[in-house]
Amino acid sequence: MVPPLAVDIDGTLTRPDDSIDPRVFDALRAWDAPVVIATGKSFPYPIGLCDFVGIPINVVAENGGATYVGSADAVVYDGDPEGAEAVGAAYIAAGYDLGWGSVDPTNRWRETELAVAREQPLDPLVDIAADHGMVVVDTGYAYHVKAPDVDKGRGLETAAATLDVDPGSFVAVGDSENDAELFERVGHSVAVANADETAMAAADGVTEAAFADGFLEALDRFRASA
Ligand SMILES: O=C(O)COP(=O)(O)O
Ligand SMILES: [Mg+2]
Repeated sequence: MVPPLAVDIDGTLTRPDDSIDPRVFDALRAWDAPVVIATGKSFPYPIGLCDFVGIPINVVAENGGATYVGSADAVVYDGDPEGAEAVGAAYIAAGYDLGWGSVDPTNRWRETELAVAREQPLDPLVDIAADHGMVVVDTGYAYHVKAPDVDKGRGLETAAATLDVDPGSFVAVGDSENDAELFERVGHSVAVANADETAMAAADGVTEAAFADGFLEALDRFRASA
């Protein structure tokens, strides 16, 4: 029996050009245990992924701020939407921009935190976030302004409780500092070779291969030790 799997999206299921590696679709679909997609992205992305892959919708979105296990038909919120909104407003009032254009598909459906493009100045964002009791996490794909105690590890606990599975029985694969708490919460964690220092330090192991190649390598390892 393979273990339940928690997996990040960006940097883990993707190729270096940010596209999803199509081989992961069948690999996720074939995984013979619960799969939880744990991501910094807002709901439409992981829910769309589960839907199109054809697996049950088990999603930790917004770095743990919003969790949805489809079979339970309930969303659990664990973020600070007012704090995120206040930080965004103050950042813009100080003359900065979130960096996503006027439609802003990155934050449009985001409910509990705020994402800022990495081309935007980080220092004022960190200062403004601290003024509001919030922290900034750099995923390598965006700066996320979130409540300090909300993370993918807590999100996984929520999802696992709903699935009636011990979070410690999960294995996890990820690539960046927003995966560190997830790595600490599961039984065995693997960082892909392109992972940042924080993720590498928190992980139990690191793959030889990078990006989606690393994810597929991690699945082979989990299968071999199952
Ligand atoms: O949205 C991001 O910034 C990163 O997303 P991820 O957690 O799936 O890597
Ligand atoms: Mg990632």
